[in-house]
Amino acid sequence: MTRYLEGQTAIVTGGMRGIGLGIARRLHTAGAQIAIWDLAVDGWDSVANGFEPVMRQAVDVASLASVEAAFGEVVAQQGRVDILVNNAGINGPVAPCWEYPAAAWDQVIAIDLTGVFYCCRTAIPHMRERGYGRIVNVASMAGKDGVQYISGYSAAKAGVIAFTKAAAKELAQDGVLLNCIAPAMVETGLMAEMTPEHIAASKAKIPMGRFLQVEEIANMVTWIAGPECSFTTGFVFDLSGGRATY
Ligand SMILES: NC(=O)C1=CN([C@@H]2O[C@H](COP(=O)(O)OP(=O)(O)OC[C@H]3O[C@@H](n4cnc5c(N)ncnc54)[C@H](O)[C@@H]3O)[C@@H](O)[C@H]2O)C=CC1
Ligand SMILES: CC(C)c1ccc(C(=O)O)c(O)c1O
Repeated sequence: MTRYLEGQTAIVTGGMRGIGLGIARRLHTAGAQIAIWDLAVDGWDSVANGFEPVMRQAVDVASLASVEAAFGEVVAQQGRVDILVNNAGINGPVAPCWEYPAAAWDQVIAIDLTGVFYCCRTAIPHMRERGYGRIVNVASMAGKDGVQYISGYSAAKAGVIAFTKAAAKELAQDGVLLNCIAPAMVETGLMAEMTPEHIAASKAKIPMGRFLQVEEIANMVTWIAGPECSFTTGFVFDLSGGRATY
């Protein structure tokens, strides 16, 4: 898979840290030019992060205007967008649904679900025009199973899965493939927001008995985001250590 994505341009949302950074680094190793989108993009350390993106843009994926402006800048500079990885996301509160703050619910849906829609809505016309595109949406096992006390997050990720399936059917004859991934829990900044009990319960559900590594996600995404993924669209790729059985 070396230089598998040579000459391509990829946008990775939420790419400043965690899973997004790992995906961006791996896509770059495969030859892609990377545009990092995140809320704040200062303090990039190309030595620590292992590469230099061609663009770093302050973008709020929950704002359609912000997404459209940033996408226009990428097309203006790079002339093309081949890959969009919708990774930006937040957990929201850990609380029973009857105590879940309504404003937090709205924020989780706005970033984790509507943000994916905004980025896809913006990128798809460009990809259709070129007759090529690969979109990878980062969902979660929580979107398949429903995880207690993170109902807003679970609902948003289930929405990402359903949106991906619907949009993939609409685009199936246009050369634009949309898939999503459903990782189980990974050791990143998001996990640090969970309670120790929640983390232990999540690990106990994984037959392999360990947490997923960012590199394992990045390797899978790199294949899905490239031309060798040619007859799979609207699919949910699990990264669950044996937990997912459907
Ligand atoms: N960490 C985990 O165990 C799992 C994470 N995921 C998903 O993977 C994705 C990445 O998660 P992590 O790397 O763990 O999180 P993280 O918190 O380490 O990184 C998320 C990144 O998204 C950015 N972001 C947040 N809101 C944004 C917005 N409105 N616009 C643009 N950027 C924004 C943050 O600034 C941050 O750089 C998320 O969608 C998350 O739901 C899925 C399954 C498991
Ligand atoms: C870190 C996020 C909120 C999270 C937490 C727990 C699970 C799980 O138990 O499956 C997830 O899939 C997550 O994405």
